[in-house]
Amino acid sequence: MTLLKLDVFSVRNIHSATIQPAPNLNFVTGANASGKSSLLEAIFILGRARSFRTQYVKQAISFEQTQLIVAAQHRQHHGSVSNLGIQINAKQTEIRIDQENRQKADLAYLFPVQLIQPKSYRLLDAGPQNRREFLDWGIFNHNRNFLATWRRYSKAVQQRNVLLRTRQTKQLPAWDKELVEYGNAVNTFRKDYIQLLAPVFLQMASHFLDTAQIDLRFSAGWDEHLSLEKVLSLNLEKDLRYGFTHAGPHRADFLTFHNKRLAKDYLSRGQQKLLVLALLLSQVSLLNNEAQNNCCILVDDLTAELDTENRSKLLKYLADLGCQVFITGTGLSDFGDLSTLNNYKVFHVEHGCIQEL
Ligand SMILES: Nc1ncnc2c1ncn2[C@@H]1O[C@H](COP(=O)(O)OP(=O)(O)OP(=O)(O)O)[C@@H](O)[C@H]1O
Repeated sequence: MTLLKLDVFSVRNIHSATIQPAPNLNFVTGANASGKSSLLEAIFILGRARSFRTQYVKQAISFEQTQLIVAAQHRQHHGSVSNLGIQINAKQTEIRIDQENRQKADLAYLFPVQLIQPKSYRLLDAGPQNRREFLDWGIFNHNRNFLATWRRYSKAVQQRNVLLRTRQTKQLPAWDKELVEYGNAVNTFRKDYIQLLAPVFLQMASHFLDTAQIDLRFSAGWDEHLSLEKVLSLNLEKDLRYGFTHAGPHRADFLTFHNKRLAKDYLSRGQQKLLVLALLLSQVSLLNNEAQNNCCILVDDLTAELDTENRSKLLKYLADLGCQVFITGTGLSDFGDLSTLNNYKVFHVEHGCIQEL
């Protein structure tokens, strides 16, 4: 899927801009604070209805404005063109697909966006929440039944925690039942997904690292020698004391091993970054294989984190992938030798104004 035309209104310092991006690589250059990340943020908002920079997406609305709009003409892999749009003000978010009001999930399925930014490289050593989000985004795109199951599970955990805090133990069994049913389902989705992702990831990792042995190990969020039901009953006293549910899929995680050693503890920072790149791109590759559901890839600040050799490896990989990609840098030289690339476009940003070069 490809953005044929993109309109951005009142996103950070971009007041009004229209671009017609290339179907593959798009380089976005400009000085610091010119608005490069704001352009990527606008595209991210179009796909995910949230910002990757701030907790509240309304913070991306330009100062002095009351709403932001991002709209696009978008071609799907089978050739049909649709019009996507998102409008956000302080109170609400409105999503339109071909003039009809739709949900955030509809937009996210239609326009999957994968982001690579300096913060992404903390995936291995940040908290498990980040790795769960990583997994769940992949599963969300892989299986349409996941979202409803995940929502039921999250609601059950929230309700159970309220009951624990207010000591309403009589109602606990009903929510435990719900939690166990949907918790097991979420766990199965995640395990199945990891099984699919692992071989793609290993292949990708060998592209970026002179790789030795790499392993992904999933932990469900409880001791799986026991059933989730059993664990809930064993933990009940502790859960009541602290007022929250200690075990379950909301505590799931996965660890990455390199030569049987925990990658985050032994690999250099550069190697860890390459491993994270391999993880993020393996999700994209899986998505492409499964549904030709070409993902849009946003790479914010390419130079910040990679040396020249790895930068050119990444660029070559992205060029061959066939996805639409937007990459920011302060100048064209940041991207290295572009002479072997075809059909790319360069956009220059200055004080929020975007010009195709
Ligand atoms: N809500 C807002 N309204 C208007 N301007 C904003 C808003 N939030 C941030 N800005 C400003 O927008 C400008 C562009 O920021 P942006 O992060 O997009 O720049 P950038 O080109 O990616 O910079 P860098 O290369 O330093 O990362 C900055 O000057 C920033 O202070």
